[in-house]
Amino acid sequence: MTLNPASHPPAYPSATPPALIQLREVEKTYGGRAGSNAVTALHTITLDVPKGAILGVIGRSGAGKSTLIRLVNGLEQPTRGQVIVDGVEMSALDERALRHERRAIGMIFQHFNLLARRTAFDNVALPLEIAGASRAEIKARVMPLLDLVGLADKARRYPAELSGGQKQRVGIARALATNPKVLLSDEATSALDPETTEQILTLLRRVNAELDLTILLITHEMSVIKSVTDRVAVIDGGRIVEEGPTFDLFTRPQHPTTRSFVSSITGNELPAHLASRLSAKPLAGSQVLVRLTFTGGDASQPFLSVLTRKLDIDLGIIQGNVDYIGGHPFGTLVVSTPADQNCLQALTDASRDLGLHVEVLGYVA
Ligand SMILES: Nc1ncnc2c1ncn2[C@@H]1O[C@H](COP(=O)(O)OP(=O)(O)OP(=O)(O)O)[C@@H](O)[C@H]1O
Repeated sequence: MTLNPASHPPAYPSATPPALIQLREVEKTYGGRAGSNAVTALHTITLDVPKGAILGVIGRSGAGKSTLIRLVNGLEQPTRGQVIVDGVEMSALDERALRHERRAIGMIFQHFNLLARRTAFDNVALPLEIAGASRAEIKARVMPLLDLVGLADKARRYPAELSGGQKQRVGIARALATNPKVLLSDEATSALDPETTEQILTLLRRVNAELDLTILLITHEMSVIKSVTDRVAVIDGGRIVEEGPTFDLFTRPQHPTTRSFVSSITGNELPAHLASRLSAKPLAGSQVLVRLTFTGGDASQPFLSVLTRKLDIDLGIIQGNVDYIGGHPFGTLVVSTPADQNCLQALTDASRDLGLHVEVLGYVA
């Protein structure tokens, strides 16, 4: 039995090695026949998931996340465009070829989707049975997988006897059974408490590194994106509005939806009583609010005292936060200072000299 079937030739030749998952101008429209209204869930999505990366797609309810992930494993067909996994155009396969290709794609789910009447061992064995593995092959494969996910002592337990985190570990072992190249994660930690979520995300990082597994995960939680992903795509109304390295998106969000996701976790949003008083133009005697963002090595600098000493100005601290993304410090500080144009320019120049990102938020009387 081949657990890791050889791929078909690439759909088209390419000078640079292609990403492991490629979506090319993919559109998905549901319905529209027999009098039902058509719903376009995805509009012209183009996305690359590099080999070995963990890419997260984040979006609100109804943004199109599930549709996107279901297109990658061929559970849905695109209305237009191409979905290519490891050089194979999933959207062009018939049912039989699709079943074969799906062995190279593991998937984990929010509610684990384990079979209640099967033990942990037999749940992990299921994809191998379907692939036609012998009993000996199954035994040789399943126990090391249960060991990998930390459940070697729970092989004979039924799902009802396992905690949520343990069930998801079984789900991960099952997803890895056919030695896939790709792991798809559909809100896999949404039903778990924060501590268990962290443990499962750590396990995903480990399998990503040890098995060189490419992971595409969808989530509505920015904390998941922050903990585990290398890259992130933000989806809104069926469109990818921003995509890039996770650290960049956190530190320099461009699109309003990305900003809103980032502020939901970094506490970047101004308190409501202050935000409602913010004016775009200076008023007599007003203060200007400035957000200073520091990243990487800059975070350890005593930049606030450097600025006040250098400029001889008073800075009030309105809000501050330091966070870590992929082990790199990322901090924001909102300060107030008199709304004098020279003073503001001096603060901006000196902050930039210190490697800080400067954003004028507005003026308060
Ligand atoms: N089978 C279907 N038939 C018709 N419309 C659908 C179908 N599946 C999804 N949709 C619609 O497509 C849009 C995107 O749905 P999708 O489930 O992909 O979003 P989502 O981001 O995963 O949302 P959630 O986080 O709530 O699961 C929604 O407007 C939804 O109502």
